[in-house]
Amino acid sequence: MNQPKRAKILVVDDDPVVLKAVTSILQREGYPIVAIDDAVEGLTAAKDPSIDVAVLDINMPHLSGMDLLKAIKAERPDVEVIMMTAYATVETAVEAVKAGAYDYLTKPFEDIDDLSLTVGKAAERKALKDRTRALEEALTARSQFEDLIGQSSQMRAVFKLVETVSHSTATVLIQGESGTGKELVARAIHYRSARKDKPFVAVNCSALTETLLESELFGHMKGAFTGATGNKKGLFEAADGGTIFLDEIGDVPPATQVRLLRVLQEGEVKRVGANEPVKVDVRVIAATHVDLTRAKEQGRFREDLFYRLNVITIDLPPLRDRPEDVPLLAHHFLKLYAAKLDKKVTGFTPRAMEALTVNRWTGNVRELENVIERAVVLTSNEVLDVEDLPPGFQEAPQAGSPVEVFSLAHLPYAQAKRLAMRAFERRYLTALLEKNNNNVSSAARAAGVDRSNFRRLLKQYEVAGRTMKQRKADGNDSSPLEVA
Ligand SMILES: Nc1ncnc2c1ncn2[C@@H]1O[C@H](COP(=O)(O)OP(=O)(O)OP(=O)(O)O)[C@@H](O)[C@H]1O
Repeated sequence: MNQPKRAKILVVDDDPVVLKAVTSILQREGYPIVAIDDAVEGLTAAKDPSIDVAVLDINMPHLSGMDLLKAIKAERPDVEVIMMTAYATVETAVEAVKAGAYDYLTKPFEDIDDLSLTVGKAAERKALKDRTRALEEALTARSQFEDLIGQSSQMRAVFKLVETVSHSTATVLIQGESGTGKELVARAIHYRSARKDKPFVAVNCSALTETLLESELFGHMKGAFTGATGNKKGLFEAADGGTIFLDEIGDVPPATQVRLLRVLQEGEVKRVGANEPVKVDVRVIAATHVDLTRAKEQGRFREDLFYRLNVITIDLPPLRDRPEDVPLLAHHFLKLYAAKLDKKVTGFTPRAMEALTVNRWTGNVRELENVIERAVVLTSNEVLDVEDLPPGFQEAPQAGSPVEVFSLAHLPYAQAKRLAMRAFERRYLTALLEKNNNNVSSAARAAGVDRSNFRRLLKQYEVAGRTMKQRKADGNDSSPLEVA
């Protein structure tokens, strides 16, 4: 089974017996360990950027664990620190948590599960922080395209095209399903062009009746039609020197198509009811979610206008064809809405991100944005989980649910296979545990997997296992559950 990168743990304790015990427990769990018996040397070791979690004794000569914690946090704030303390110094440990430690453990350990679980959780938190930082770095790298986010090869090709066409005044036709970001691309072209200080005017051509659309686009003279009580400038005139974005161009009625063609050919508009045209200098960017070539072939869209508009085409792929953009977009919207709503929501659990990535997104990026906004509004978690997503997402491949191969068919083979394997592994682990009465040792034996590796898999797939501590809390210490 695929293992994620293991967190590297630094253990610092001047007591050789404890140092050895902690090291061997964590090594058995599969973590790479750096064991140091001196606090000052421990500080040097913590500077190694590959260290993820530090487990520190609180009482050490030369430099106290508390000072070491502060020094590590100052140098490497991302490292998660766990303090080890004797019962007598619990108060200091509480102080340590206030000073930034992730948690503390009391010695002697009552249950070695506590050590592995606490280290496991700290490692998970560090991994989440690393993932979040990587996404943020990718977002910063993209910032020169304003808010246009994407790292897939398809979107990189779009960015390149945006960059090229923004230096010309050629008419651009943007094609893509609803919610794929057509307007955003149009804005990116305008704001990167020499026209950026002039107006960007967006018109939705499908939202208006023919008369209203014509009057909106070209303006009208007083008395041109019922209700035309004065002279009115149209949007083409309003956009003079800038860019006009004609959304849903495929819905423009035939008579308006003729007028549009004239603007494109002559560079002038005639207000409805006017005799004389007015010169305008407007760049036209049009967008459509319908197949304009088909509309042209079926006679619904004028061929001459089609060729006038279609000088440069930008095709925006549906989100389901570029699932690698989902984490970046999801993180972008998370940051946006967490800030807007003033909520501390910092990331996604791997399961939530997986559910988002396999979704078909028929409403494309707009739907993803809505899902994240809803989750940020409703959640009381700091890290969004599948339960924060709409009900349909909670049925995405996960423990106990059948793998919907169909739902993966839109993904590239390697990614579909990985997700299907993960779903299978979760289901397998859940079923195996159930079959073995929740006894981790016997489930591990039945699977032919070493117990600590098996526990790691349970944790990785978030399959609930109950620890000795939980069993004690339940007053159910003698349950058939596994005893460490
Ligand atoms: N690549 C992207 N990066 C960031 N946000 C995006 C991206 N694509 C779309 N969005 C966001 O998704 C929403 C929908 O985008 P937009 O309105 O540009 O889509 P559209 O294709 O013009 O949709 P429609 O055809 O329905 O008008 C907007 O809030 C936009 O900011």
